[in-house]
Amino acid sequence: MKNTRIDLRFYFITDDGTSGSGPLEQAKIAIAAGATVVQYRNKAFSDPDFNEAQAIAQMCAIHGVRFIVNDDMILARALGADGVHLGQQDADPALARQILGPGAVVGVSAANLEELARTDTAPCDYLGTGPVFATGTKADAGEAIGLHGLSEVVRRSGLPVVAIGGIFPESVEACMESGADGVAVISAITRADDPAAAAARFAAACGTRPRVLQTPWQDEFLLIDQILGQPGDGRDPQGLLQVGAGDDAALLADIARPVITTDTQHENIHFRRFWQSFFEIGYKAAETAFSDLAACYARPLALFVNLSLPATVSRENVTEIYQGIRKSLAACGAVLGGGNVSSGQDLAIDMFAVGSGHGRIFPVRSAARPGFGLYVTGPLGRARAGLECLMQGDFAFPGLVEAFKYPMARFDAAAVLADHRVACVMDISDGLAGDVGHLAQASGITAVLDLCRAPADPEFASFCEKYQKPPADVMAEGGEDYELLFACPPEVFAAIGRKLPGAFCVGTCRAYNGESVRGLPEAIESFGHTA
Ligand SMILES: Cc1ncc(COP(=O)(O)OP(=O)(O)O)c(N)n1
Ligand SMILES: Cc1nc(C(=O)O)sc1CCOP(=O)(O)O
Ligand SMILES: [Mg+2]
Repeated sequence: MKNTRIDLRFYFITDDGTSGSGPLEQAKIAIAAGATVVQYRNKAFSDPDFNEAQAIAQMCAIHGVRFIVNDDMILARALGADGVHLGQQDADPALARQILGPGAVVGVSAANLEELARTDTAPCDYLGTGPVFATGTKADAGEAIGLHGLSEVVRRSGLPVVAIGGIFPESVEACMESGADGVAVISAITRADDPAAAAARFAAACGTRPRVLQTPWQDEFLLIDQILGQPGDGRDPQGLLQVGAGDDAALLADIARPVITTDTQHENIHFRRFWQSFFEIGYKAAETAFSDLAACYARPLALFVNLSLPATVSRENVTEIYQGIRKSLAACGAVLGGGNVSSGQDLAIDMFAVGSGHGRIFPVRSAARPGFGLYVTGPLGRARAGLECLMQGDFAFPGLVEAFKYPMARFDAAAVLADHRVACVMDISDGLAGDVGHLAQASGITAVLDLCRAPADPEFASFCEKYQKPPADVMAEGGEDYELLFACPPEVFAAIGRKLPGAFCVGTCRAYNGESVRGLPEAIESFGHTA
């Protein structure tokens, strides 16, 4: 079944040749004004444009506007577009119909009766005919066919026709009177002094109505209220949230020794959508915040989440982020206490985690003493290696990628350390090389690293061999393992090691000798998040 009833009246096409606003902004203006169709036309499309094209698709979907991709039916399919527009030089409409299916919109260009005669219009839903008037937007457009040429094609085609080329609001009426079902426009909007005003004039001429623009997540507040969890709904077994989501602030039950930590995760600094799903992004963000609580021996109780959402993030994406957060919450028994959503340039997740401190001990970085050993609770470098695999598109080391995507706050290890009264602990988020420096400086000691005693890890070892990286370098430099670094007397570690088989010694603490850290592999830089 073909789409016989597409509202073609106000057919906006994005402009890839203007120094003005980009295609997403252009599409928003057209949608707000009352466009019935948006065509994504980008002659220089490359991978980085995908997110923006997807955002246009989402904006169209939210507002009930048809979204058509020019030229490329594979991109149309990948974007979940309503259809594709094909010219005489583009793919066969029958193939597009086969690939996109019976419900898709397939448009085809035919400038005149000759082109119409050699076009297989059977699989098509509409014709684009032009240039009706002279246009400077398409360099290879033919001679203007005028209103007479337009009406000839209309009479012969049997399909709905969109007039295109050099159309201004003033020419809409004449095009419609010549039999067009709609007008397609680029520059009269995108290159106008006031594009929104120009788009409004088109809408008036085409008889369409303006819209109040929604962001993809606008109705997300309702969703967030639902997933935050209300008292008594079974997701707050400890009854922490006396007043939870839905009010201006949360009222928490009394917390013994409250411990608070905050953390922020920014797109393209801490995560990339190209490498991680929204679920994985949400999960890891929450674990990152909880890792700080683990390092303080605090029992996790609640997480508050603020999301900054660009237009390229949809409602479904937000749901996935929260599903990931929920996985982390379930793992440690904490509840989602509340949060906020606002629009922003980039996707960012701000977290505020609340825990209850250990009854007797609050570990700090400043408690290492000369003679203590330096230890970690588990393997180092695996997350960094996993990140490298993602960057290289290397699927040979799934365990390492897993380590990068699914770190676990080490509450289990923290409980053992607390039992043994270890007073000097921190989590390793930025890499051992950097983090041990913080610990050494806070304690006024020199940390002497020795990474030769790390337990064997076959997957990590074969990664290092493949990429010709010294394992000690990756271990020292690599961040985001979220293991705990701690300092204690060696005899204390002897008892701890039996309960934490993955823990091992990474160095010793000496009296300060002018350097905070010694024994670092050469040319190591901490894996920082500020670049
Ligand atoms: C609605 C509509 N009509 C015609 C065209 C032109 O398509 P084509 O001839 O393939 O030229 P390009 O736009 O690909 O340069 C169109 N895009 N949309
Ligand atoms: C993309 C396109 N196709 C045409 C055709 O004649 O098939 S004319 C054209 C450019 C339309 O841009 P403007 O509204 O700025 O004139
Ligand atoms: Mg084309």
